[in-house]
Amino acid sequence: MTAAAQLAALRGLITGIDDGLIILMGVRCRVVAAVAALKQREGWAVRDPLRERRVLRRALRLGKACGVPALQAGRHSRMLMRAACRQQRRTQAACAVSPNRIEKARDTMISRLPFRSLATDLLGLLPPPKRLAPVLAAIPSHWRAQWLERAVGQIVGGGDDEWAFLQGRRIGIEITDLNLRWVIAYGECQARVVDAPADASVHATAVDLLLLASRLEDADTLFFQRRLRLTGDIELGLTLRNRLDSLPWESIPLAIRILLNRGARAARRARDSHHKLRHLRLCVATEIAAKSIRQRRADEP
Ligand SMILES: C=C(O[C@@H]1C=C(C(=O)O)C=C[C@H]1O)C(=O)O
Repeated sequence: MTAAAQLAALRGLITGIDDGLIILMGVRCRVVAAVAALKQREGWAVRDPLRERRVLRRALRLGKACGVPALQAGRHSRMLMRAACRQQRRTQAACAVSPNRIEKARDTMISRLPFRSLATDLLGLLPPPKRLAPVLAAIPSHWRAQWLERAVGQIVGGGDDEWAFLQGRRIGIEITDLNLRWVIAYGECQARVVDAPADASVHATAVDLLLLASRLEDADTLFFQRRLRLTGDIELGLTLRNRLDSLPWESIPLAIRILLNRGARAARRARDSHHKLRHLRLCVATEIAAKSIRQRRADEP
């Protein structure tokens, strides 16, 4: 790998980490909004010096353990707390301006306080798979190919007669939202990732492929909903699908089954929350636009 490619790969990682930090700041803001609503209802003060000292001490301790200089960890923690106090004061000020509307919003917020639903909503704040593409691209392609070859090897096993239809054929897999594609050639009881055109290919998003692999969604449903596409030699693709369908789920190691199942459920919840949040943002934007139009009309002589 050239120095320029190494720099690009490392920068890809930094971008992913920076995204993660901003996402976590957004999550903190949402939790602070819930704290603000609670304090407002109970008439408690915005600032709590004892809690602030504890938060700071914890940040310094964690920073020390992770190699973050005390000055940097302290500054970061104080900056977050200052922002949280400002945010809470803004909420209080807004309540003073329009108590009825804010009261409603506050009650909605408090009614959403049970943290089970908050945890699900927070999944929606995770970046969608396509935003992870640059991070994945930073993983050397031969490692990815090795993992895939090993995974396919586990499924096909010793390559008994039931897999004979794959001999000398090439199957393509494309994860559309991650911009990843491989062609796997099967021969002499071995799967290899090759640089050649595929005889048949499957195309789907990362979440749908995960749902399919964990059997939380079946191939027919995904085909009919056009979430799974088959191109090239359709007969080969369908034979492969039927063969995979008939594999006993119990033949997959328990740890992998659990991992697949948990991962697919979390990914599906994240995607649903994502759609919900996007819809919510759209509603809020529409409401703001409508309000500003009404205001402008009212201001016109
Ligand atoms: C968020 C709160 O309000 C303030 C902000 C804090 C923070 O950002 O961690 C801590 C204490 C309070 O001064 C809280 O009381 O928990």
